Amino acid sequence: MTILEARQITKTYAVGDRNICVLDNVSVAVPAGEFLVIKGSSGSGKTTLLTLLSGLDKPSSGRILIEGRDITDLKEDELAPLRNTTIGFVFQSFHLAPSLTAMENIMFPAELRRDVRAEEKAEILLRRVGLIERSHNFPHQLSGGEKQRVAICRALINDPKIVFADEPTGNLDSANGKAVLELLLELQKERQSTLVLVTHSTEIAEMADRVVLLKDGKIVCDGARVH
Ligand SMILES: Nc1ncnc2c1ncn2[C@@H]1O[C@H](COP(=O)(O)OP(=O)(O)OP(=O)(O)O)[C@@H](O)[C@H]1O
Repeated sequence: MTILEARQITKTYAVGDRNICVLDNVSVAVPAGEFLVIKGSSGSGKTTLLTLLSGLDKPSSGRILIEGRDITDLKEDELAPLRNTTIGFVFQSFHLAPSLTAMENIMFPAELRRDVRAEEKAEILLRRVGLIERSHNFPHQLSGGEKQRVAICRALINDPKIVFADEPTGNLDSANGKAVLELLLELQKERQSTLVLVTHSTEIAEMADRVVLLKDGKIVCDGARVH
């Protein structure tokens, strides 16, 4: 089953009196449960594609479908529940709220939907990623790897079907990066979710089920990997 689809999407930006095309007629269909890597050099359009696939921004033309539902024209208030439940996000720079503890950061998306089990779920996740002892620490009291593990818990608390990750190991050293990636993949398998991850890294791409290679806003290769 296809859980996520981009149909012939284009993204152009007006810069001065010129239009710059950063994604040019891109189509991609992601089956449920896949680990898809979007790879390409700097400026090739990876983050733009992730942003459009996840409904954070709108394409200039083309359609985006999540679970068969066309989300292209949905308004902010219609997209908000989708973002908070069907989708989880992990960013390169963690995006944790500095004034909230690890536990509070993780609980936040569950509290938004008034989940009475928010605290219990956050605790289970903190234990799962080995950070229960850090529950009451603020982000500035955590290492980069710990912050990213907290951010992963926050992304997962509402049990999203699709997790989008933009260079999730980009701010970590190689040992921490590897541990964070392994954790993301283990959790993806446990929860049978779909993972769409942006990276420049060939090493990470080699772990994916499929790699979409972007160059100058176009898909130049879309292929399953043989593990
Ligand atoms: N708001 C914007 N206005 C104008 N141009 C933009 C805007 N956002 C992105 N771009 C341009 O679109 C192109 C693709 O950017 P994008 O961030 O998607 O690339 P990327 O492959 O993720 O790069 P990196 O690996 O460096 O993060 C770049 O040339 C960038 O300068």
